[in-house]
Parts: sequence; C-alpha cells; structure tokens
Amino acid sequence: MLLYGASGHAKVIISCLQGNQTDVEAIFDDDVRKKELLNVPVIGPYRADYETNNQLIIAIGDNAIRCRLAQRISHAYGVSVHPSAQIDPGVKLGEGCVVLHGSILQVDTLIGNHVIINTGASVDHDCMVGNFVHIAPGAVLCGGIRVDVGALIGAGAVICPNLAIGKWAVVGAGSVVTRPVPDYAVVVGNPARIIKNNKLL
Ligand SMILES: CC(=O)SCCNC(=O)CCNC(=O)[C@H](O)C(C)(C)COP(=O)(O)OP(=O)(O)OC[C@H]1O[C@@H](n2cnc3c(N)ncnc32)[C@H](O)[C@@H]1OP(=O)(O)O
Repeated sequence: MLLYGASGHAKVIISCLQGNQTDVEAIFDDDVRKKELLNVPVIGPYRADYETNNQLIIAIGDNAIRCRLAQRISHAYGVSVHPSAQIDPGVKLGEGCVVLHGSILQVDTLIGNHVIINTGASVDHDCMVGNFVHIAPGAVLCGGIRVDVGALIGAGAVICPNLAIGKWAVVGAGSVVTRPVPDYAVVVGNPARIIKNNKLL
C-alpha cells in the first residue's frame, strides 16, 4: 500500500495495515522535510509517474483536504479494515476507506469513498455514510442515519436514530444529536444546537 500524508492518522493506518500483514511501501507528503514515519520512507509530494503496483490511501484526517486530493489524483485506491473491526457481510465499503481498530459496521449500512471509521466507532443498521465523511473515535450512529458528504461526527458523539446529518456539517465531540443537522452547520452539546456554520469550503 501507499499512503498520502505522513500524519498521526497515517500512523494509525500503518498499524491497521500491519494488522493484516500489509506493508506500506512509501508515504507521499507535500512537506519535503519529512523523511520517515514508523520506519516507512516519506518520499515527497505525490507523483503520477511513480512506478508501483500498490494502491493508495489518503491518510489525512481533514475531510476537505482528503476530498481535494482525491479529486486531483487518479491512482487506484485501496481500503484498510483492521481485523478487530466487526463488519456485517452486507456492508458496502467504497474506495479509499479505512475502518480502524474495534469499530463496528452493522447490517445494510453503506459507506462511501474515502471515509474514515475511526477507532471504536459504531455505525448501526441501515445507515448511509457519504464520501469523505469522518466518524471519529467512539462516535455512535444509531440505525437509519444518513450522513452527507464531508461531514465530521466528532469523537464520542451520539446520533439518534433515523436522522440526517447535512453535507460538510460538524458534530462536536461528545454531542448528542436529537434533530436533523443542516448542511454546513456546526452543532455541539446535549441536545446538540447549532453554534455556527462550517466555512471551510
Ligand atoms: C484520532 C483523532 O483525534 S480524530 C479527531 C476527531 N475530532 C474531534 O472529535 C473534534 C471535533 N471538534 C469539536 O468538537 C470542536 O470543538 C468544534 C468543531 C465543535 C468547535 O470547534 P471551534 O470551531 O474551534 O469552536 P470553539 O472551540 O471556538 O468553541 C465555540 C463554543 O462551542 C463550545 N464547544 C466547542 N466544542 C464543543 C463540544 N464538543 N461540546 C460542547 N461545547 C463545545 C465552546 O466551549 C465554545 O463555547 P463558548 O462560546 O460558550 O465559549
């Protein structure tokens, strides 16, 4: 596998891949001062002419950056699922996804492209998780939830059943979402309330 982004998130993906006896050949990173990460060589910015048979995972936690890179780079994308993750056989996972240690994906859930299901997160039955979403560590999505493109569900947040989380919305860490969240909204608290709009785009 190849990674893009020599970050803390990349370290976790390396650990995830090692759990499946998959080596990381190299890591691309725009910061040319970086030379290695967990003994994996960091080889500078992505090069389309880099000769390899390995697939690529964009190892960047920021959803907007991951989205921009994926739109620019046409490499074949891989997937990494840690062996401790529990995924129902009916779950569909898009390209570029990582499903990290101890996470759970329940029956009839659909996961888009370049999604992060982070450590110990739980996505229950009949959820639809859009492209470039990040479900942060320990977050819980109850059944029947739709999370639209680019949204961040913060660490330890709980989303009550059958709600929609809008595109590029942010749910603050530890929040409890009891109502639908509009596109671009940043919500925090229990019950979660809108505090601002996400101006990242
Ligand atoms: C492996 C990993 O590390 S994966 C990383 C996953 N990342 C996360 O889970 C982080 C999610 N991010 C958050 O929770 C952030 O606090 C955000 C995005 C909700 C808000 O961040 P910012 O835009 O910087 O807002 P800021 O820190 O200025 O807070 C604004 C207000 O909301 C409150 N607030 C911020 N976050 C939360 C929260 N999670 N719960 C309750 N209140 C919150 C602040 O106390 C502040 O209140 P005040 O105006 O009364 O002082």
